[in-house]
Amino acid sequence: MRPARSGLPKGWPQGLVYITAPVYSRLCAAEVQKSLHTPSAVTDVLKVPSGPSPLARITKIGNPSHPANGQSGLFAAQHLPPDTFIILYLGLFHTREDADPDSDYDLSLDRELGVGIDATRMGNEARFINDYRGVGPPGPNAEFREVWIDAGRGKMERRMGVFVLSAGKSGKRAKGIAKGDEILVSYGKGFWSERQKEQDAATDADS
Ligand SMILES: C[S@@+](CC[C@H](N)C(=O)[O-])C[C@H]1O[C@@H](n2cnc3c(N)ncnc32)[C@H](O)[C@@H]1O
Repeated sequence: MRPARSGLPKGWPQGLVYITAPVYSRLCAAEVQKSLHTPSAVTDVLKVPSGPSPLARITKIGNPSHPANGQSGLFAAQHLPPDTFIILYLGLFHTREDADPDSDYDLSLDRELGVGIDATRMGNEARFINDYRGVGPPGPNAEFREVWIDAGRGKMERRMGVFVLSAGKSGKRAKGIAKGDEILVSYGKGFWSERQKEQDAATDADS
């Protein structure tokens, strides 16, 4: 897929900031940033092209049986073999202190440091990746993996990347993700139990 001429990916909503590198919150101090730039033992360093990804496209979901009908999702723009790096998850890098507890786009990068990546107001195509539950396939076809990237001038930076799942020992996922299929991860049970608690609290408040 060719990116839109504006430099934004096709389907990017107006009013949302598209970023190609992390933005650090005021509380995400230099000390925290330093630990995100200092690898202890690095095996692989990814060189990631900046700008809209040719591998995936944002698509509006118009399917009443999809649990995120009316919202958007991220779909494969070409066949993606197992373990393919798809895209980085970008957003506002923040700490525990300035986390937004109501965010639906917050991904943890480092639990010990308390650093998360919130793509509510700014991010890239990865913010549109839905959870597999209720969509149809029996499980996810992609996952988040921590990566180190080559940030240029000899600098390495720690990020979160989205990868196609491995083929598996029995090879049951050897096909990877077919062109046109939705890229689906698991947000984890914690995300959905938190959501359930919020809904229960709202119902209790209404009654
Ligand atoms: C990170 S966003 C995913 C992109 C979102 N669909 C959009 O268009 O902005 C997470 C939100 O998507 C929706 N979502 C994602 N996967 C879902 C699923 N399996 N079932 C129901 N809602 C889902 C929920 O509203 C969730 O809070």
